[in-house]
Formats: sequence, structure tokens, C-alpha cells
Amino acid sequence: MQQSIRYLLDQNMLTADLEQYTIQEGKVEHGIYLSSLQRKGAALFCLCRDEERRVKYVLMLSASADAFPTFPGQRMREGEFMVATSDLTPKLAVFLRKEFPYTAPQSLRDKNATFGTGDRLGNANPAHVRAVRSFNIFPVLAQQSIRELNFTRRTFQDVVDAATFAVFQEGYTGGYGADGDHLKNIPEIKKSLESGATMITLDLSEVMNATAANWSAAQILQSYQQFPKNEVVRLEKTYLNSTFTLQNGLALTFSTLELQRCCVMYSKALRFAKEAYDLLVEVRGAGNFDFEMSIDETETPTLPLHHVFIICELIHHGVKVDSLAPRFIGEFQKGIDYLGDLKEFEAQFQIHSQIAKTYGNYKLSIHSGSDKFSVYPTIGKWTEGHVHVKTAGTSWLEAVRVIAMYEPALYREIHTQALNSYQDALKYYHITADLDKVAPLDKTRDADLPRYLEQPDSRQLLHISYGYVMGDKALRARLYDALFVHEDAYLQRIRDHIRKHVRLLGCQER
Ligand SMILES: O=C(O)[C@@H](O)[C@H](O)[C@H](O)C(=O)CO
Repeated sequence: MQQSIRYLLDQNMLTADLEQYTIQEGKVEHGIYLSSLQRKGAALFCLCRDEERRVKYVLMLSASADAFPTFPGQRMREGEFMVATSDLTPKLAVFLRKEFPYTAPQSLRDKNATFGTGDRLGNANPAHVRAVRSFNIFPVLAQQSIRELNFTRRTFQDVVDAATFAVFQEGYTGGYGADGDHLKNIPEIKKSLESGATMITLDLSEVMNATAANWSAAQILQSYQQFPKNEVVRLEKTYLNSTFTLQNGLALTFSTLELQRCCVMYSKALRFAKEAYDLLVEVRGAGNFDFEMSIDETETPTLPLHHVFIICELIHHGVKVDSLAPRFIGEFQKGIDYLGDLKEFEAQFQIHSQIAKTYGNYKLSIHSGSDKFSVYPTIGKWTEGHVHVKTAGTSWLEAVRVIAMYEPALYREIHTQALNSYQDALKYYHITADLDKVAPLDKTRDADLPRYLEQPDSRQLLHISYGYVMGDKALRARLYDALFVHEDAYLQRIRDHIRKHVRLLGCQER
């Protein structure tokens, strides 16, 4: 710390033109992230790294002793100056969001292309900032599902705080979102809102009747006959003998059976969506939150006709969605490219994007967007850049790649933990990896370990086992330590890899 203080004083940072320092992306000088340098009032703030403790902290330097009394750090005299430091704690995050509002999450509402960069470890967001800040795309830096939080033993507040610190470290003032992802009940929604979520992704996959997609006409009718008569009258008046014409002229109509099927599949889920939406309006006020509905993790693809039914019913119930995640045709499996016929995908994706344009110009949301490079150009083309994409696993896999490159012994322990937990992990993620195609670890030289991050089956093995690696206390500590030491390589790999996603989506550099 002393060398950091000495450097700040020698450079007269309390009065110097800081821009000559802050424009140097990723530059660390005497333990100081130069991009973080910020002057406010009589004080100078910066984010630093302590190589010995392998932690980061914020340092405040001021000529006056009583500068920012709410800064939650330890204070000490340094000659005629006051110096205070605080490790990256929740109290510090609150202070930064208050004193530097650009470090607080904000709405995606008026942003065209938006990109979720889930950070399961909480140390990758600086790379996500570096990846997108020069592109016309708005990042959702704080994005984690309940599943991820349970696996990583983190809270959504931890996720928002990590994004706060990353934004401060990078001196990024372009704004970011915070997405409480794949929420399935009211308590989870309330907790996300309390933690500062600006976006709520409501996962309806468990509350909808997905299996009815394959029911017979008789099964559907038996269920449909339980519906209240007045509701049946409204539904049949609205959807039967009507044509739903999309902006591109495509006309869709409901048969009696398909209307009944939609009612049986989605009515309960739509009621829950209305309940959740009304809670958001009550807590935040209409228009003060971003609302996404996701059914991307259902067994069967969302038919375009069903998408029309869902959005028309949401509109009928007064629910305004900012984005909607259908289950697209083919497979968006974790950590690997799209699986399916690209022409079929494009044909159906075009219709889904037309539905979104026709019924409110909300965004299609692409979940499991990690590494889906073969479909990104199509997605960018038909949404014309008005789209939301979510990634998370790809940043985790880049962390594992850095470990494979620089810490082979640690990688071998991670790989072994992944193999040992694979069967259990399969309960939480749908993948079709073939472990017989994964080269035996004991037959793989250290120099070849990074190849596991190139092979689809081992990528998926390493992806879905993140929770079991992070759930092992010793392994978790060594993983964070190693990524602290190799931070430059880690952040550069993620920056470049996320940029590959963004470029293929067709996003332009500013
Ligand atoms: O693994 C998860 O739970 C999340 O990554 C979740 O799937 C998220 O919605 C996503 O699609 C990110 O790729």
C-alpha cells in the first residue's frame, strides 16, 4: 500500500490531469488500477491490488481529515494527508454507488442491443466492461440465475457489488444492468429487487404445463373443459375465426385444438406472470423495471402460434414485457455452439422476431448465448440489433482455460472434480456430452490441457460442474488465488472472447 500512496503523492494526483492515466485500459501502476482514478471533492479515490494478501481494495487520499466520513475504511495520517482504505466489502459497494452513481445498475429500457455477461466467480466483470465499452451494446454485468447463486454460494447482492467494483475499477461510466435471472417465485423476485436488480427474468418453465404440448386432443379437451365458461367465451371470441397478421404480412390462425392446447399449456403461467408483474409495479412503479419472461428451458420448442397467444394474453392482462425468451428450435446447450439445422432455425427465428416487432417491439432474449457463433449473424440480422443475449458459462470456461494454461496441477484437480460430480450435475443442466470423447486426463500432457477447452464434450463437462468446483472450499480458494495472480491473461481472454460474440451479433464499434 505504501508504494501506491507514494506513487499518488509523487504524481501529484490530487491535482494532476487524471485522463492521461485513466485512459490506459488494464494498466496497473504501483498496485493502482489507473482506470479507476476518480477525484471527488477534496479526495482522490482509486482501486488497488494487494499482491501479498491477493485482494483488491479502494484507497482514498485527501488533504482534509474529514473528507467523506461515510467512507467505510480504516484511516491513517500520511504526513499532511489523510489516507483511508477499504477491502471490497458490501459497505464499500453502497458507498461507491452513492458517491459515484455510474457504479449503480440502471434500466436497459432505451437500449437497443443488450448483452448479459454472467460472472459466476465475481472477478470477470472488468473484462466484460473492456469487451463491450467500445461497441454499441449495453451490458448486463450483474446477471445470475438462482441456480447459479445456489451453486456458487453467492447472493444476488454479491453479484451487484462485484459489478459495482468492476465498473469503478475500469472507470466505466456507460451504465450496466442487473438481471435477477430465472426467478420462479415471489420471494426470489422480492430478494432480487432488494438487492438492486433493475431487470427481472421470470422463468415460467415449471409453472406452465409443458407436457400438454404432446397431449392428445381428448386429453386437451378434458383439461380445457375445466376452464370457467366466461373465460372460454372470451378466449374463443378472441382467437377463433381471427387472423393474426404479422408486420411482414405472415398470417397465423388458431384451430380449435391449438387454442385449447395453448390455454391448457400457458394459462396458469400467464396468471403467475400477471401476479409477478403487479408486484413489480407495486414495488418499483410502472416503467421502473425491465421485465423478461422466459420459457427457454422447456422440453419442446415454442411454436410461433403459441408465442402469439402468450404475448396477446400478456397484453390483455396489462403485462408489458421488455423481452421474451422462447424455446427456439434446435438446441442451445451450455458452452457449445448451436445444435440443429441452421436453415430451420433461421426460418422460425424470423417469425419469432416478426411477432416481437408486431406486438410491442419487445426484444427476443437469447439464453445460453455462450459460444452460439453459428446462429449469431442470423439473430443479429432478423432482430436488426434489437435483441437481448445472455451468456455466463463462456466466462467460467475461460477461467478454467487460464488455469489449464498456467496452473496444470490445479486444472487436473478441477477436471477430476468435474468427472466425479458429472452425474449429479446432469440433474441441473440439459446437455448431451459424450464423456467417451473426453481424452483421459492421466494420458494428457500439461501442455495439452488447454485442449479440453476446445473440445465440445469436455467443455460441457467443465461447464456444468462449476458448482461442484466452487463448492469445494480448498479448490475454490486456490481458484480465486490463481485467477488473481494471472488476472491479466484471464481478463484479456474473456475480453477478446466476449468481443467475438458481440462482433458476430453485428454490433458496431463506436
Ligand atoms: O446457468 C445458468 O443458470 C445461467 O447461465 C442461465 O442459463 C442464464 O439464463 C443464461 O442463459 C446464460 O447463458
